[in-house]
Amino acid sequence: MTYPRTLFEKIWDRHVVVPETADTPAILYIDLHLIHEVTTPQAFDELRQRGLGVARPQQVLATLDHSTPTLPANPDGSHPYVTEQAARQVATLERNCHEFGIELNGWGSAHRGIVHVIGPEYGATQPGMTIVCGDSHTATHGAFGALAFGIGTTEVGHVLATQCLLQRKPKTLAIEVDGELRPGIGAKDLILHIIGRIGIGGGTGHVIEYRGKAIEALSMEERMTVCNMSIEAGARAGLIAPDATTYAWLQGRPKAPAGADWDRAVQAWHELASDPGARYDRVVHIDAGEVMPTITYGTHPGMVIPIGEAVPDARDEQERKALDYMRFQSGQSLLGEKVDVVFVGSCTNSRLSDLREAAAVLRHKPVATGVRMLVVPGSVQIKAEAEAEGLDKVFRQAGAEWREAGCSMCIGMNGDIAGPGQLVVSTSNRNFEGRQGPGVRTVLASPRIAALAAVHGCITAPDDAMEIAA
Ligand SMILES: CC(C)[C@H](C(=O)O)[C@@H](O)C(=O)O
Ligand code: SF4
Repeated sequence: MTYPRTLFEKIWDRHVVVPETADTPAILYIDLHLIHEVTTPQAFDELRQRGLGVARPQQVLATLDHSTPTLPANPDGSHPYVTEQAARQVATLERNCHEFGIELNGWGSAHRGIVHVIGPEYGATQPGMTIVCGDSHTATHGAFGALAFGIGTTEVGHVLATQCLLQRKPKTLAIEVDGELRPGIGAKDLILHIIGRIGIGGGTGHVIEYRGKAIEALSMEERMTVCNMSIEAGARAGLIAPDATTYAWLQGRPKAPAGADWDRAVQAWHELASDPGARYDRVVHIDAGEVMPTITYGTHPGMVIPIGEAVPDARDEQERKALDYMRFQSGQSLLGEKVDVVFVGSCTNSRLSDLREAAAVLRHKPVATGVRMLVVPGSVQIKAEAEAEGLDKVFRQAGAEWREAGCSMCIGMNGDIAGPGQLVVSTSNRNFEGRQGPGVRTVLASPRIAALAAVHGCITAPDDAMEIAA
């Protein structure tokens, strides 16, 4: 039977080993399993206890990112872990990868970095694949037209042992972004705007396919920023159909197919795009022209406003609490709000283009007195590329800290945190209470808005945004 299918259905159909029934989820074959130090120790212990091996070690790729300090190594070569637990997690993954024959991009590797940054960069992430990782931002890989799910530690064990995952078939949600983004408006503004529109539960139970002219016009880095935050809208995954932009970005990367294999692969990838007439369970239209520079004002990524607009009224008790925590009031503007810390990094915005965007602002002005700015490349490779074009100097000369690759201040588990009550403008994806340290108040924004906050010492709108609003 042939009928028009969506990108999601095509990947799903190709990977179903046993279809789902009313009582049992489907068994889905997994092409690539990415692992990091936080969500794997128990999974490997379980394997050992049950005398199981890793089914396809060559389809597992490991990195160190969450617990790794971003300060340079000590003179004796050891790393300045912030807690014993962090050191233990890293040592455990090193041991487990060694024991089970898994490639670890650990300390000293040119391919180490945030798991969702290195998969694509290494060419391991490819269109049409099923990809899992014990990490909620796995949807990032959907930017390549891969079906990428975040999974729990128990499932990490299942996939290690069987290379398969039990999964209920999700529904599909098409987000059609029509028209063109205004000049100066980026992928981060777009995804924050989308989450603001559909809400943090708007994608629940669905795989989102981002479509439309404005999506096709995005670079791969920007597509990753968009797909990365799919989970913040509650979605199981986010997808964008692969196209010429995707192929150009992937070609020549270490793990990408080469020679005749490359040509065959591209031909197959070309078939993946949703067929004309394919049906989605839901469709949402977004007008790209309406997207303004967007920031969060609350404690979840759905509480967003265009940067120049006033904080809206709290709609419920939870939002009232969020405003209290953030020390913001309905009706106030966030422009001019004093900023203590600025963080540029995370799997949302730590790629070379993000660093360039921030550096472009800092080239003209130093970081304001009293503001601490941390710039953390997503991978060792990005760090090297940024240094090759002198971005590290721009940041350092402006007074920012230039760090080693890792998750850093996106999540307060590696030593990079802010102080209680401090206001952080962060390019990461989560602004939950205490996420960046106890009592820390987080405003999510694009690299450009973050850098502007750093140089002005307060939340500042770009000139062009004010012109648009006028
Ligand atoms: C530590 C990990 C389990 C967690 C996740 O799943 O997302 C982290 O990456 C995060 O961003 O909160
Ligand atoms: S950068 Fe942040 S969101 Fe991304 S994987 Fe690391 S902790 Fe999670």
